[in-house]
Amino acid sequence: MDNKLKIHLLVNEVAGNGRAKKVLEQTTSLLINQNINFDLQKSNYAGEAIRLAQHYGNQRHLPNEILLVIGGDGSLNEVLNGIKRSDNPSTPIAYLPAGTGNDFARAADLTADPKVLLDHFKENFEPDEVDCGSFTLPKITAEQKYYFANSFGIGFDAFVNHNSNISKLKKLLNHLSEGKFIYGLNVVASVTKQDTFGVEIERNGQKIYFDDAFMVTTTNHPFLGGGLPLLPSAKIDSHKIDAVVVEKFSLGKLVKLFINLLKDGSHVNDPQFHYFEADKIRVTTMKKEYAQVDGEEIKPNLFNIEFSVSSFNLLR
Ligand SMILES: Nc1ncnc2c1ncn2[C@@H]1O[C@H](COP(=O)(O)OP(=O)(O)OP(=O)(O)O)[C@@H](O)[C@H]1O
Repeated sequence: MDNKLKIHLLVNEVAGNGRAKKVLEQTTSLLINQNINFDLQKSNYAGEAIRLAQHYGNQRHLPNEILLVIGGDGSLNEVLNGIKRSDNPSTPIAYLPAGTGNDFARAADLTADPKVLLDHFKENFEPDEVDCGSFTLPKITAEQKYYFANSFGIGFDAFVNHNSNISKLKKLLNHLSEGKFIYGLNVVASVTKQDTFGVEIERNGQKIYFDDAFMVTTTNHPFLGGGLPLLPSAKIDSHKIDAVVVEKFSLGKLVKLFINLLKDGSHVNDPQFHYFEADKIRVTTMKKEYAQVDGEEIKPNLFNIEFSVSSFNLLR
């Protein structure tokens, strides 16, 4: 049975500041020792995994061939977009989390241990259909559909993400700790600098307007920023998409919300915390703000986006 497996590794070696490289080494040595067929492709630049995954999805594969991604949430996002835009969008994706945040793996309860995953493949290669988010952006020639495994955030969380990316401390702290710690530090550093903005949420034909939003995050699951449970009720198999709007708050209120978020999730009951669940949610912002999609930065812009729930096949 083992020898029938064929693993196609797609790896972002720079993910997780070297973590992906280590996971790749562990995985290839297990594959060699267990005499499992494999090939290996590495992304050479940001964005290349979209093209590589799309190419993989355009080819015919036997059920015992497995596309195994090693990287962080950004790498998974690229592969998801490549597969979904390919001729075979239901091509299953297997994923070993090796980034700094690994929020999707947390939400989908994925193992980070290559041995556990390979042992599992020997018993079962039936994928599970799980949710992802999708949205369309106008392009010069035609509309392009995009997908996300985690979230599309506008405002505060995107600004924190931006500050985390430029932080000189990031590299050092990544070596010392989990992404959550870096994110937490940047939450505090960014809170006084983030402005507020008008945002309209439209779902099921109903429009709700917020004058002073601090952030609006459309999410596929609970986690943000490396394990912070922003919306505990969001699930990757709910077949719904969720949007969270947090209105302007003081530094004192931030501390209270943050403690409640970590303690028992009761921050969701705060009058300044709003959440919506639907098949489709349109988010319109009135001021240029940073955005992030699966942790990848989008420069400040005005957004008018309809998000909807989509799905992909996940092997775990
Ligand atoms: N060879 C490469 N050189 C530079 N950047 C790359 C290369 N291959 C992929 N990338 C980019 O690296 C970025 C970071 O990857 P990824 O998000 O997977 O890791 P991470 O940021 O460490 O993890 P996480 O998102 O879980 O915190 C992605 O934007 C991806 O496009």
